[in-house]
Amino acid sequence: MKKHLKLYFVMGSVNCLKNPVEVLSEAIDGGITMFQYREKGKGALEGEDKLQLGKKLQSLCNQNNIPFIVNDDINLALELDADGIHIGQEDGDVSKIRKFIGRKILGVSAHDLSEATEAVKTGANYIGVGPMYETKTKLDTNEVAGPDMIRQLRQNNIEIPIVGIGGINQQNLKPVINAGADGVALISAISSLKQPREAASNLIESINDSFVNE
Ligand SMILES: Cc1ncsc1CCOP(=O)(O)O
Ligand SMILES: C=C1C=NC(C)=NC1=N
Ligand SMILES: [Mg+2]
Repeated sequence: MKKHLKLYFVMGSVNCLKNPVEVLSEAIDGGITMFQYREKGKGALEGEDKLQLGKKLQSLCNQNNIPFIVNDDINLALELDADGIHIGQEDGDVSKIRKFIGRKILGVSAHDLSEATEAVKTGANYIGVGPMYETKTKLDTNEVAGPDMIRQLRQNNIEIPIVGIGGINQQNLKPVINAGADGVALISAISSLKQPREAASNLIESINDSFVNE
C-alpha cells in the first residue's frame, strides 16, 4: 500500500484543462503511482457519462498496473470492479462499507486524531489527511490542518499508511513527507497544467528526493 501512495493523482473531468483521458495517460507516463476518479463539483458528469469516462480511465490504469480508486460512489466502484474506494466522513459507515467491498482498498478522509483512530479501527487501508494547505479545488474543506497534523498522528502511534492532500505542489510537498506521510495526493498540480506528464515527472522526482534526504 505505502509504495502506491507516493504520488496519488486525484481527478475528475471538472478539474482538467483538456481531455481527462489524455491528462491521465500523460500523468501515468510521468510517473503517478495511484489514481482516484473523483467526478464531483459543478459540471461533473453523472449516470452513463460518468460510467463511460470511468471505464476509460480504469482501463488506462489497468494497462499500467496503477490502482484505480473511485471517490464516494460505492455503486460505481462495484459496477466498475474498481481496485478500491475513497470515502469521506460523511459518506457512510466505514465498517458497513468494508463489508460491502470485501478486500478492495478502502481509503478514508481524516482531519484529526479521533477520525484517524476511528478509521484504523474500522479497517481502512490508508487515510487521506488534509487539507495540508489552502486549496481552491474542494470548496467545503475543513480549515487548513498543515503537515503538523500528520506529525501529530505519527506521534500518537497512528501507523496506517497516510497520504497528505490539499494545495500540494512541487514547492511545498517536502514538509508533508518529512512529517511522516507515505505520499501526497493532489489534483490541480497535475490536472490544471498543459503538460501533465512533465508535472507528474517533476513531482515524483521531488517526492523521491524527499524520502532519500529524510
Ligand atoms: C479532495 C480534497 N480533499 C481535501 S483537499 C482536496 C482537494 C485537493 O485538490 P488540490 O490538490 O488541487 O488542492
Ligand atoms: C477527500 C479526499 C482525501 N484524501 C484522498 C486521498 N482523496 C480524497 N478524495
Ligand atoms: Mg466524500
